[in-house]
Amino acid sequence: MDGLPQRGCKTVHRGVFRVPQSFDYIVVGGGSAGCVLANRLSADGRYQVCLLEAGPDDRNPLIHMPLGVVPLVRGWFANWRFWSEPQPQLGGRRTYQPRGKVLGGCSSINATVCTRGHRWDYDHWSELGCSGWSYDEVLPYFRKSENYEAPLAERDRPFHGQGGPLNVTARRYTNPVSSAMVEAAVQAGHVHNEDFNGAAQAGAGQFKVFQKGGQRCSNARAYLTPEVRARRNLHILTGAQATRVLIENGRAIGVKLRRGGRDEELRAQREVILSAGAFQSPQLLMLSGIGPKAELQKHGIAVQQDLPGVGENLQDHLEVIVETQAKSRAGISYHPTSLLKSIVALFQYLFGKRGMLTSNGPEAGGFLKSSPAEPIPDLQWHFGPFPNVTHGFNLVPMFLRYGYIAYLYDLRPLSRGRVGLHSADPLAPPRIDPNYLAEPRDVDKLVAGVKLTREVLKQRALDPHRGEELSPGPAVQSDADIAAWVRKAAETTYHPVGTCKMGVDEMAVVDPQLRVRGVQGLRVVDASIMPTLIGANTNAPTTMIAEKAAEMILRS
Ligand SMILES: Cc1cc2nc3c(=O)[nH]c(=O)nc-3n(C[C@H](O)[C@H](O)[C@H](O)COP(=O)(O)OP(=O)(O)OC[C@H]3O[C@@H](n4cnc5c(N)ncnc54)[C@H](O)[C@@H]3O)c2cc1C
Repeated sequence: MDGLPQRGCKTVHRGVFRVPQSFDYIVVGGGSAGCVLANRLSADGRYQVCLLEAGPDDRNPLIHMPLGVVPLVRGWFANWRFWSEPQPQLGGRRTYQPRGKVLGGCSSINATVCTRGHRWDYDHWSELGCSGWSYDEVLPYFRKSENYEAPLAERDRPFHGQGGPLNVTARRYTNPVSSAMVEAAVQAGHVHNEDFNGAAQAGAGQFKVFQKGGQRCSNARAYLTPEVRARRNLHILTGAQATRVLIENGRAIGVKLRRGGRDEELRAQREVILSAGAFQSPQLLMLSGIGPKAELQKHGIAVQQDLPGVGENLQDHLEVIVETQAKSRAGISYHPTSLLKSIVALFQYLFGKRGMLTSNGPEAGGFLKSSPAEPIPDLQWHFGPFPNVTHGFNLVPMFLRYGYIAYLYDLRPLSRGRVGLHSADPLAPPRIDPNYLAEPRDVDKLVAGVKLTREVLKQRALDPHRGEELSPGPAVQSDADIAAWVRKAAETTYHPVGTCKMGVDEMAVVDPQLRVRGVQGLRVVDASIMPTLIGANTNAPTTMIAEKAAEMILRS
């Protein structure tokens, strides 16, 4: 192997550099989890660690500018741009499934909202048999990952960390429409919440974000600092797509990969760790002969380990967007009347990392109950001070008008989908079938949520901004009509999990130490191991999982 110099790998910093063929640990996927592992496993210098990332280094300036999220989601670059199978309960629509293809993975293209979920979510994992994963047991890892910069109330202090790699802060910029939406939620009877990750989750407020100095703080920025990248025992290969885990006598011994159009093999003396995300970790397991026997045989893949749970148990947050036209010009828009504001914003960002371009998009939001009988919040809002741009695919509304949107999603849907293979070709996309809204109760939650959202949007705090409701629109009022609209309009909130679930039952893919069942020297560490979807955004929980896993790996 000649270790051709690649943009973003250590060769850039070190001149001529040959990639060793053998490491202690090979981490596949330099996303949210993979960046944490690369840092922690290489920290004390004892082990040779290789991080493989299919995408490029995170050099594009749009990645670092928080409002760059709009083009990033649409995915002109740094994005796998997957599509789901047609969804029967969504009128046969295929849904767009963006995933980061760049160092930092989805943390380099996400909306930087930092929420963790409810205590109940982790206690529930523990009740399912995942010992070591109760809230009290995972809290230290949330804290370890975090450098919390925002002011803290005394009661929230025990929940936060200072000095960790991942910067969590209040934004430098908040649009007045986002503030008005929070005020409207309070007028509708929701409590104001300054810290969704503190003592209480319920209520509405401004999100804290993964940002530092007005720029995105992705997991790559946080965990792969220049000092970390310079470690002699850490080898970061970008543009390197793993195509198979090499298995010998029931043990993972390395990885086959495609880099620069060529196939290579790398050996792992201790472990191979898959951190390729909720769609591609199960795909890679199946390509390696680990998965449901029938699925493997269908594609002519030799079975190494029959594990029926691989790819199953796919869960995702499905959102609908209640959109209102704004009569004020306070929101974020590309309308000609906002030209001057946009030019000022560009200068503010370029010369001070301040202003509108440091907005993360969904600036505010909250957690609410679909009915007072619910013991904990079961719905989440994101509030955005701009028109609906449908994953960035339809920017026209941004040029035509001002508007504001309330995204709403069910935190713990009952529907379960699956990830499978289209073919045995490792470069083909995985077959993604989220099976959204298969459970009628999931539709009911969204219908209840739309009604609660409308209650908020009619409050007086929004009087200066409120124009016509554009979607679902004033004609959609009955539960049946709202349900029909939900099926027409719902889209992913980008939180797929569960496809390599941790557990102790026959459908578990990994045990509570995240070791793949029946194969030695192989773990999965990423969002795919969540047995159930947590009630919040998924980046902080994935980071926590990787922090905890790193400790387990180093102790084993
Ligand atoms: C558009 C968008 C917005 C989001 N907004 C938020 C938000 O605001 N807040 C929040 O908390 N969460 C958000 N999320 C979700 C959150 O970012 C993800 O849940 C989290 O990043 C998942 O981390 P991961 O490590 O499991 O996977 P990823 O971060 O996806 O990492 C997987 C990595 O593996 C690489 N890879 C895949 N296959 C291979 C292979 N065969 N060989 C080598 N490399 C491979 C990928 O390129 C990728 O870099 C958002 C996600 C998206 C897509």
